[in-house]
Amino acid sequence: MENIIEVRNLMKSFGNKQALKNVSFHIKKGETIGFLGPSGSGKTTTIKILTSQLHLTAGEVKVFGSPIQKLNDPAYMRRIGILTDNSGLYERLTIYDNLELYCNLYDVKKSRIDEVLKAVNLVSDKKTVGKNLSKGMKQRATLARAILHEPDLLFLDEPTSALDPVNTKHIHEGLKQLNERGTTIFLTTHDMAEAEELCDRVAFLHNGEIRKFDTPQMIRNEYADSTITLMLAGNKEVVVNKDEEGAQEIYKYMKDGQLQTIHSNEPTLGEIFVQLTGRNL
Ligand SMILES: Nc1ncnc2c1ncn2[C@@H]1O[C@H](COP(=O)(O)OP(=O)(O)OP(=O)(O)O)[C@@H](O)[C@H]1O
Repeated sequence: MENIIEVRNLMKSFGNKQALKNVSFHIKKGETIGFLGPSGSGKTTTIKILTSQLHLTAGEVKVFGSPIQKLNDPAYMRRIGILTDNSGLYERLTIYDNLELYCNLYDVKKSRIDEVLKAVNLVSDKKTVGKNLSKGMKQRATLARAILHEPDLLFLDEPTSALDPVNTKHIHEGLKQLNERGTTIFLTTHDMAEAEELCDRVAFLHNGEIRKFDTPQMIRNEYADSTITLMLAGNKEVVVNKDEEGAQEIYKYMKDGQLQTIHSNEPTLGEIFVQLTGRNL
């Protein structure tokens, strides 16, 4: 499968501060990738470099097969969608009018506006002006704008940070559909559950370095311990090893009708992040 993004030995400094240190990764067409890391780890800096909003200090970045330095033109901007917190919505215009403006800019048919409003759950708010929107509504309106022209590649900087659980779920469903229709998605998040739900692969970013980059399942497998917890009748908890002896014990409890629940002791992505970096998300 073709690489949509190729990053080699990327470095970014702000004065003495090294925000990104030797970052390398590839993203394939159709993947949803999550960059996870605590505040200040370099997530937004990565997105800004990939979207031509910041110059890199050293290294090589290619998007759609071309060096990022050559992509600072309208044709590139048409192929990507960006959601960051500097929303770019016109405060005095309604949500609908904001989107209409972008339809004209990107040459998108107006019927698409209602489609994206539905996708972000803002149909009934479309006549509200930008300055009267709540933080969550603003985030959803900006997402609507980012997906209006059905980009090949979508960058989302913490797409659900201001949303309640119902809207988060709605947005997650919308992003999955978009991805199924072929959009490659690069997102940053502090939220491990979001990463698990959406991402094919995740990168753990810490102090400007990638400490891990793999599928959530592979990462969990690597850090899984070798035990299984059984819950028996009378709320009695028993931990057995994943070996012949453990199998015999499980068989015995099942045969006696004592076994109520069974689960393998896999750490969560959040726990692994702490193990790897000593920091919480
Ligand atoms: N314009 C800038 N000037 C100076 N330092 C900057 C600038 N932008 C980012 N930094 C620094 O680079 C580092 C990485 O910042 P970045 O915004 O990429 O982190 P982040 O992981 O996106 O954090 P958050 O989750 O809080 O958004 C931080 O130490 C930050 O202070």
